[in-house]
Amino acid sequence: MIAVENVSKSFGNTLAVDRVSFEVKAGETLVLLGTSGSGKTTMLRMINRLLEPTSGNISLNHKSILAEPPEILRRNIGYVLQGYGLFPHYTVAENIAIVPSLLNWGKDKIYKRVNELLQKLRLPPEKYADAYPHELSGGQKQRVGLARALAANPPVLLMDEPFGALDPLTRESVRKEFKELDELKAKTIILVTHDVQEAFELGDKICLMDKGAVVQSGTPADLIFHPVNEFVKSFFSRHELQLRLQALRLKDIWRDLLTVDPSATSTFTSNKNIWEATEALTNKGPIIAYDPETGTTKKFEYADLQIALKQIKNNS
Ligand SMILES: Nc1ncnc2c1ncn2[C@@H]1O[C@H](COP(=O)(O)OP(=O)(O)OP(=O)(O)O)[C@@H](O)[C@H]1O
Repeated sequence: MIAVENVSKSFGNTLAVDRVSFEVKAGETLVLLGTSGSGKTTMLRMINRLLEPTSGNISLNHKSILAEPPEILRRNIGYVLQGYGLFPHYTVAENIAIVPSLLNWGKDKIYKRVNELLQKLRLPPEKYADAYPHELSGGQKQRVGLARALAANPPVLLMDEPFGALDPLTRESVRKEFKELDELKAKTIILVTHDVQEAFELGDKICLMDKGAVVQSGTPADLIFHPVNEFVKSFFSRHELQLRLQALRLKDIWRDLLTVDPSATSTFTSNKNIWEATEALTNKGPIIAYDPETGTTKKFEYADLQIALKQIKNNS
């Protein structure tokens, strides 16, 4: 668990971070969202002590991050830098092996781990292990950056605009892969982005920042359905309908869906949001979904979109 309490950071006369507080529970993803210059990167860099706060406290699992030297702290915190940050003269395998080497892992263990990660990230080792960063596409470099951060299996991951350097199409597909990646499912993640869509797709919680301070934090649904002020409202207004469909899950309209034979195979769970369900519906036809809590299986089709829209109207 990460707790940030009343943290501020000044650079000379610039107050970059202004009394920020938030908590991220183990296994959760928190997104720091905001316009350029709102203090997101500065906040993130204080968590692994690349910067020291001017005031306030940060703790990891109830222990102040000042309790041990930064090098020890960083063993538990993977960091994915803005714009990949790969070493150009290191091969892909060498880039991924940096932290395990620092930790004095044996050669065999490093080799095994690097290969395992390359495979998981769809970069066949025989083709990519010995390649250099300049030989890779943006999406591939992004995956190597992620593999490097994951190499020593840290429980916490900090990600600074991890998809920022990718074109919109690659960005969307890499983001989808990212969401499905097993290695990330149990991690506690803080992700910085200025992309509203990304925040809604990836965040369990979102902290919306402006001028160094948190304007509102909560679940995507809290922010979209209960904005605390005009700033929050206008920040999301351009994407309103899509965000609202993303903030609503199949289980929120579960009662109104048609029950089907539980023997029907389903790859969808009731946790999927309505936007994803509608996307799948468009590509593959009616969706069969399963709710682990009640053990029921239901069907989602176009007509049910009306139920979702009605629910959204009721929530507003
Ligand atoms: N090392 C530094 N020295 C002086 N000012 C800094 C420094 N780092 C950041 N700042 C200032 O602090 C403020 C917050 O910057 P920060 O990079 O944290 O914002 P951000 O929300 O991450 O923006 P972006 O999305 O553009 O990266 C800005 O006004 C920036 O100019």
